[in-house]
Amino acid sequence: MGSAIEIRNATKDYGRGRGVFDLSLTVAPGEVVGFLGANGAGKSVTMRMLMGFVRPQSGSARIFGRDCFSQRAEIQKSVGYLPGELAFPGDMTGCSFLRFAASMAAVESSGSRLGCKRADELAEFFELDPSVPLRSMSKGTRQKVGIVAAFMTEPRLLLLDEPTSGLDLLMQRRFVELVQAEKRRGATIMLSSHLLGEVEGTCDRAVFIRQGRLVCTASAGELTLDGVMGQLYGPQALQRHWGDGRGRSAVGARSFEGEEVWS
Ligand SMILES: Nc1ncnc2c1ncn2[C@@H]1O[C@H](COP(=O)(O)OP(=O)(O)OP(=O)(O)O)[C@@H](O)[C@H]1O
Repeated sequence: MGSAIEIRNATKDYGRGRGVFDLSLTVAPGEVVGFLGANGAGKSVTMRMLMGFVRPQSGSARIFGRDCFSQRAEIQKSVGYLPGELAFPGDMTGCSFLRFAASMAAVESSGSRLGCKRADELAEFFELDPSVPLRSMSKGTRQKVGIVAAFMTEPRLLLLDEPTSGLDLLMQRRFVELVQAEKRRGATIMLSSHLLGEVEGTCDRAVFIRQGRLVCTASAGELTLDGVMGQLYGPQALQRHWGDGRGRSAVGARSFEGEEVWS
């Protein structure tokens, strides 16, 4: 069987070293891959490229053999996407948004409250009350709406950009359980994250991106905090951060008792 995701030598250069450069990545069907990088490293640009929102200036991105840009209508309809920044339309409630999303995806809606049975189940699983206007929801509640929308069609592939952003600890745990269940179903998942526990709990492997370039891939079971820090920031940046000895950084902190602390 072919690859679920195949990015070949893709570049999107926004100038001044920003963007993604000569990026190549293959994800097999059924794999769950964590995408790790420091702020601004290029995770969202890569995901937006895969969704066909960003056109690579050179190279290509394919999902199940389809070109992500020229066949973006099919890609956007079939892939479960959770963007890093959720922007919901107008004055909709969570219910009306989810029903709208379900109708766009043309899923079976009979007997469901939120457009399909799976959306109803997911809302219950995340203890989501979607009946209120989206703009009056808390950040975490809006994030739950985004998660339900991404997963409710049971897609073959999910692209999740910092999926637990704003979720409390219990809901982060539920999210891990959901990804594990989706993996058992056979879904392919790529998720970006700053949370090591989330990656360890859900992913087969982690791929690291630094300043727009892929630097390495590692089995999720092998991740150590020091190893991850090294891949995220590179040896020079770590040296600048830690200074001469481990234990102090440029920005210290004081405990409530006034002692200088760093951990
Ligand atoms: N439309 C754009 N125009 C100009 N620069 C952009 C654009 N989109 C992204 N960038 C730049 O590309 C770089 C990568 O951004 P990206 O959003 O992919 O980072 P990220 O790895 O998702 O970071 P974070 O963890 O902070 O969300 C950043 O320097 C960003 O400012």
